[in-house]
Amino acid sequence: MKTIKVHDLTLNDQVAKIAVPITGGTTAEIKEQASQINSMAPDLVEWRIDFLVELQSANLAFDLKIIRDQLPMTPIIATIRTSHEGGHFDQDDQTYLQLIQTLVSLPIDLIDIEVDRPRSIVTTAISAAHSTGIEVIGSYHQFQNTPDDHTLLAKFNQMQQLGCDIAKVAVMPNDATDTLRLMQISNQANQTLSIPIISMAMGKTGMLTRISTMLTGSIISFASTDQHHQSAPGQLSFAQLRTIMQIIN
Ligand SMILES: O=C1C[C@@](O)(C(=O)O)C[C@@H](O)[C@@H]1O
Repeated sequence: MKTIKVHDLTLNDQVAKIAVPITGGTTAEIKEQASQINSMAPDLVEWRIDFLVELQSANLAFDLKIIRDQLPMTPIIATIRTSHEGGHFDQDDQTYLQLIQTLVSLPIDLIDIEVDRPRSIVTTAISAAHSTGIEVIGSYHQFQNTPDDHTLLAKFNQMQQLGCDIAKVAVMPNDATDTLRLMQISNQANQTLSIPIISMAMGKTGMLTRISTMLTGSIISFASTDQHHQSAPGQLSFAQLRTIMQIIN
């Protein structure tokens, strides 16, 4: 069994843990969502920094403290999703790197780093995270389609070669075959890589991949607080996913 420990939480490829994104655009919204998530008690939270409406002037340390106050024991993943990969951040590579460097100096547990940026940016970001003891989730999002099998497998491998601690691939399926391919390649990547993986096919056609983690080996499945706060298409709500996971596991 492949495992990775983040503080008291053990992630493994047998039973996926559930992460709930915080998508608040303002400090007040973050506080409200964090308090709502506190009552749900998910395994992890993901703070989607790119949802902040005034990211330039945001006080990240202050906002993070608000999350920590509500969720003192819950591991926090920090994510800056760029517009190219389906998020809202559309600034340059240097600004991306500076933000990552700021985030890894704060009390987060894991950081999402998009590997399709220039290599020097990616490797500097990974080193910065590791120098402060933060685990890196290498991340690749394709919102238009599902690349061919070879490309998908190469993405997983690239993340391992870069020194990421977890390799994550998210795609948009155009049909059932794409979803099944993503599952098959995820399973293969999980068998062949030494690091754990996370994968999902987004949208309705891919929804099953959020549940079939014991087949794919994906160690985390993302679920929204409710249908109005999805951080990607096709997410189930936390209550729905937890119920299904409890039944099938
Ligand atoms: O990478 C992921 C997965 C995700 O895109 C999803 O499809 O659930 C949601 C994002 O918030 C997260 O960063």
